[in-house]
Amino acid sequence: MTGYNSNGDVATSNGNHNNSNSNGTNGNSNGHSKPVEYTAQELHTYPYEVIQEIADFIVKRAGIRPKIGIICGSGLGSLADIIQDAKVFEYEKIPNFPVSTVEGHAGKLVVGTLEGANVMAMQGRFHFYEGYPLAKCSMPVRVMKLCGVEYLFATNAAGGINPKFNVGDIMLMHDHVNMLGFAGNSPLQGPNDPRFGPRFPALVNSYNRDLINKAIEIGKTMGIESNIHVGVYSCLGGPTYETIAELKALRMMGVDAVGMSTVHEVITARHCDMKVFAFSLITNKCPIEYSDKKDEEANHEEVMAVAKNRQKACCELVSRLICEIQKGS
Ligand SMILES: O=P(O)(O)O[C@@H]1C[C@H](O)[C@@H](CO)O1
Ligand code: HPA
Repeated sequence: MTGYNSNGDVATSNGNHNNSNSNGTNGNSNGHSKPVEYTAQELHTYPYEVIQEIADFIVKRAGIRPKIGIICGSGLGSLADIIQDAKVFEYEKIPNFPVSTVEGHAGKLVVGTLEGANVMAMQGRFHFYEGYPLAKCSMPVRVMKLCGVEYLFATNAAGGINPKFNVGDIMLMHDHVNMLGFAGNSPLQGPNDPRFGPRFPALVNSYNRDLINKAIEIGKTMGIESNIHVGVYSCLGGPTYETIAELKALRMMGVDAVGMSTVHEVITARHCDMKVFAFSLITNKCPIEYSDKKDEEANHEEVMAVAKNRQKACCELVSRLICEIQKGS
């Protein structure tokens, strides 16, 4: 019999997670081999039932089903502070949830209302460089889906590679280059559960055009149209910031902003048919020429300081876009 233990692992009834024989083939006495059973952890994946349990835990305690899910980027946790009637769940108190380890990511899930919409926001996301497999990094997106979320708003802090971008600008993502995917890594690796989505999801048109256009219009009414761009984001594994040669290569590939997150969340959201809106707050300009200037080196303190300075504009953009979604529903 197969079940799940409290860590979300698939466990066999004798508690033995690895039932392969000494050859590692799991062969039986008549020479036929059965597939080896792996734990969910070994597969870097969470079974549907475990995700459902987490979603039920949240919905039951929050008393509402959120329609919009927000992921707060580095230093952008205040996006969750504007939620009304908030119920706050610390990640460590949510069964089977990972914990945040990065400064600027508080590790709280906030459920409540914003502009009349039921929302849930992650104040703290999970990054590949924290040691979590991508499926674990983006597992909360599936939790959002099973809570009832239809729209994912993903935000991040990023370095501007496009020379026209300035610190404090907002880049609305209209596409991405999945560098971790180029290296053979995906949050969808492992067996596919069709209850979430298809084995081979298409990713063209991943970023909802209508929401991008609405955000551009909102930017105009906020008087920040010259600080709003539409562009391509790329996620590298981190935690190192990029070398000049890497930045040059990314620019040649058409990348406008670089970070260490979001792409795997978007892939997971599109796999389960969520509408996606995502933006990067440009927290630093990436140098693409060699220089000795120390002030051109990215650092996390600067990233968070810029995010803090621009949180008001980011909050307004998000609230007003949610307001637009509400008008249409
Ligand atoms: O979570 P995000 O992508 O906003 O965080 C960025 C990428 C790294 O985690 C960190 C580097 O300063 O900020
Ligand atoms: N590179 C990668 N990730 C980042 C950067 C950067 O320059 N700025 C903020 N997050």
